Amino acid sequence: MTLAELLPTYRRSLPEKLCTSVWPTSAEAMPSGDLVVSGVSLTELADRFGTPGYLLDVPTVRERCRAYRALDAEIAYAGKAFLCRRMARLIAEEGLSLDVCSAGELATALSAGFPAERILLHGNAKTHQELRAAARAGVGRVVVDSLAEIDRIPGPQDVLVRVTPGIDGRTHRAVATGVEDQKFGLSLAGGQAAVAVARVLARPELRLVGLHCHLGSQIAEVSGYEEAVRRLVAFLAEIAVRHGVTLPQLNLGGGHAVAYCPGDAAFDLPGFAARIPRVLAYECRKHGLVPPRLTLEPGRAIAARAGLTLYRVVTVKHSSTRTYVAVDGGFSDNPRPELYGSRYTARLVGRTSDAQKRSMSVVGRHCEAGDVLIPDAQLPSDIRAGDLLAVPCTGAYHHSMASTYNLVPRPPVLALEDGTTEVWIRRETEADLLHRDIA
Ligand SMILES: Cc1ncc(COP(=O)(O)O)c(C=O)c1O
Ligand SMILES: N[C@@H](CCCC[NH3+])C(=O)O
Repeated sequence: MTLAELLPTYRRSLPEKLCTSVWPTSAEAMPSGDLVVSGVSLTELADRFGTPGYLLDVPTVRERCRAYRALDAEIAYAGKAFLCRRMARLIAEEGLSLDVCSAGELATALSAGFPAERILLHGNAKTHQELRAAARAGVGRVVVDSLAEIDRIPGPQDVLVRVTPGIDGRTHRAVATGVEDQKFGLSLAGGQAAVAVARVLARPELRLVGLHCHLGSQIAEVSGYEEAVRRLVAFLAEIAVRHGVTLPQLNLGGGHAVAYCPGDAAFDLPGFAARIPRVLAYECRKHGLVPPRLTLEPGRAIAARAGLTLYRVVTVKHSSTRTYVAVDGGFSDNPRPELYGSRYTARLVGRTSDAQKRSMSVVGRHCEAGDVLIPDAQLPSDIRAGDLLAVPCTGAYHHSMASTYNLVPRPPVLALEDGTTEVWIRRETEADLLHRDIA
């Protein structure tokens, strides 16, 4: 055999790196068809822990934290993307601050020993209990989201005012929060933001430290953030003139998009890092202000690509028009396709197949015809019950949005690092489900 003839066989005997825009950085496809993440075989992991399971590649989380920490800004991880005590500790270790939006997220962070002064409390409907819990804990900042809330925040407290800048981040309507006519923030154009600033300043126990805005989630373009800087710096200048105070912080929220499928547009972080400080410096110079310290609140961009979901195929059904590959999870572990029409890919794990790839629908196990995880997955035509499927990019807004619909218990979160697996959240059991149900 010539070298040229041997080369394809040789290549097939080597591990293949997977597309790092959607898979964890360390993910490798082995010649056997197994998938290895952080040195852990997913076939073995499925045998040991069962399916479905959420897997989290810890080195990818660290890598994403460090990419953000390299920016000249405070980085506050948005816990709503995925939070548990181990995640909170990892975020603390990586030197990030934390955005929490409920008493539950706050309690989780505090019980992990997350420093309270590095926590920001968000929420458009913070309850008295939540505000009191934040005050008791000594939370660093509360982000004011309504006029009524201002009188209810126990002092002393540092606060930011959340401004609705009237900017369309061009994302799904359900997660667009920079535009007018949605429930978050206080409108800049409508004057409510200015009223909020005056009210906060009128309460001496509150210290106004800055402005906040969050354009929405899964935003791919940097231009909306540039416009937000322009509008918010102009507002900072107005506040300086009207009230004689210079606010030291400008929080631009999160929302940075990730790719769910190869080829999807993701947020241009290097572009953001190059352009935003320049715009900020220019606008501040124009208005005669000292540039405030930036805070960013990425959630998805830290956790999404580190995660993947491992399912087992339960049945394969051929209709006259489609093949339905039904797995042992679905809507309850991933409602995003149904909520936002989100697209995913899937990969066969644990065996190789020379069968031709065909388009088929990967569906869940729930009693909803809309429980379709992937309407058009490209999978080998010999796919069968018992096969394992891995769906990448499920580290953010999957476990945190999981439900027990149909009383299907929630999957565990298994963290992978250096060839070892740690259970960060154990599998929910039927006993757990019955525990809350008073007979
Ligand atoms: C106030 C605030 N900050 C940060 C985030 C995090 O968003 P993402 O996960 O898209 O970065 C959200 C959620 O959209 C949010 O509401
Ligand atoms: N749940 C949304 C993101 C919401 C962001 C929260 N403010 C998603 O899965 O894309």
